[in-house]
Amino acid sequence: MRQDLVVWWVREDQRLHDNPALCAACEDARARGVPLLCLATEAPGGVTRWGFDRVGAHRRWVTWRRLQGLAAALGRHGQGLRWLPLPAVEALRALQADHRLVAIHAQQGLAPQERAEEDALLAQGLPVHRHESGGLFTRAALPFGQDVRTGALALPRSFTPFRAAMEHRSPPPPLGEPPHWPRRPQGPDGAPPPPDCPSADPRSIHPYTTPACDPGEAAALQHLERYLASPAVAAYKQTRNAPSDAAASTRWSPWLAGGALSPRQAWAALDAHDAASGRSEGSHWIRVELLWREYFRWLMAVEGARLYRPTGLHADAPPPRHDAGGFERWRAGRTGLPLVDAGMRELAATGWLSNRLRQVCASALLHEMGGDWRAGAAWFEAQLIDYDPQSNQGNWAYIAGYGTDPRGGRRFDLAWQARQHDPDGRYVARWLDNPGP
Ligand SMILES: Cc1cc2nc3c(=O)[nH]c(=O)nc-3n(C[C@H](O)[C@H](O)[C@H](O)COP(=O)(O)OP(=O)(O)OC[C@H]3O[C@@H](n4cnc5c(N)ncnc54)[C@H](O)[C@@H]3O)c2cc1C
Repeated sequence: MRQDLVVWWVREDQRLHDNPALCAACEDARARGVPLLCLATEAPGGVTRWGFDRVGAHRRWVTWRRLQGLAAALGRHGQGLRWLPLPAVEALRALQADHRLVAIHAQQGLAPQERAEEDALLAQGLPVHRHESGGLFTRAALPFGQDVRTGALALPRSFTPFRAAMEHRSPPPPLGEPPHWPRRPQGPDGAPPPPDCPSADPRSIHPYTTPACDPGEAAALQHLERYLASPAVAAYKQTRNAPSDAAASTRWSPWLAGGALSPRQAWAALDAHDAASGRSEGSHWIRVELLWREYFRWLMAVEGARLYRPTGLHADAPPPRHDAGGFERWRAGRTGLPLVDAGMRELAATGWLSNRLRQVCASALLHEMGGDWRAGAAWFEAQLIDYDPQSNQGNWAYIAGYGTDPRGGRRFDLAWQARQHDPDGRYVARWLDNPGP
């Protein structure tokens, strides 16, 4: 039956709390007296130009599981989650052929692919309403003004002035769940078929098949609370680079990247922590890291497709070279460089890597193995359970010297890194001597 519908188009923000697009969709549907359709669509897949699947097994399973959790949470409010196994633009067009979509509320995309989807729908006359979400600050709250020539946001070209301008500002408090839920439309939901579940690796420090590390919103909120009640916060600055300790850093990224947790929720929880226990060096540095995430979001918003060019933001720089054999050895964890091989094997086995090992492995691909930074970024994109286009592309470009590093890129001294971060060789032994499951 043809129905008038308001749609919440599920994109990165896969949660009920602090979700401006979902709140607006609920309010809109209620005001118009029409049902709310919550719609998930198939994520882009396929094979990369470097010859491997764009989405690897860890990410595929985590994404599926998060959607299951979202469907269950919506069900508790009498809502459903309809899944259309099509790319977003086709799915919404197909829906429009059967129904009258009076409004489509969605999180505003930042990366070129998401922006292209929105533009295509708008060009076809679909009523897309974009909501700024998933970051700490809105565009209007940034103190940077406009580039006089292009009219774009005049974002600082490096992180330090961005941080100086933003670190004493407070983001708005997070929203709660929508206060009123409209009725749901008639018709079945459909659910994505479960992908193969990768075998659990007992060495993983973020075992995402266990309840504690489940990718959904409920586990995200429990982890946030548990982490902030632990002594790990105070020690964060000293421990954050340790490669093999589950409490060394927050491990918020799988939930932040998947949208099960918003950075405003994390920031507000840090504020509450500091109000109760006093501001610590640890909580200060966690906020600085959240500002790095924020910086890369705005960088993507301003630079878009330029961040994907061979020379990134430096049009006149020499293009990267690419040694395909070196890249394959790097990808397989067979470079002969113990710390790098350990990191690459941890990544392939678990979908996770600490920040320091990401830096070390990225530097090794660029400087020891002669690989193109975009191939490395694509491999991380396929593997990481916390894959986030802004943070991944921004960090890779930074290390390669094609982004916003004022020093023009980083080359890590591997022997020094091993002495500093794995002095007893435990991390290397864990991944190189023990074959795993
Ligand atoms: C080559 C490379 C690729 C990366 N790809 C991603 C990615 O796809 N997704 C992703 O979320 N992070 C990425 N990072 C950033 C960083 O490594 C992870 O965010 C961090 O390791 C996640 O662990 P944590 O949650 O315990 O972080 P913590 O150290 O506890 O930091 C708290 C939060 O701050 C943010 N953060 C921390 N460091 C960075 C950083 N350098 N850049 C941006 N945000 C940061 C994250 O949201 C993180 O959850 C990448 C870093 C490098 C060097």
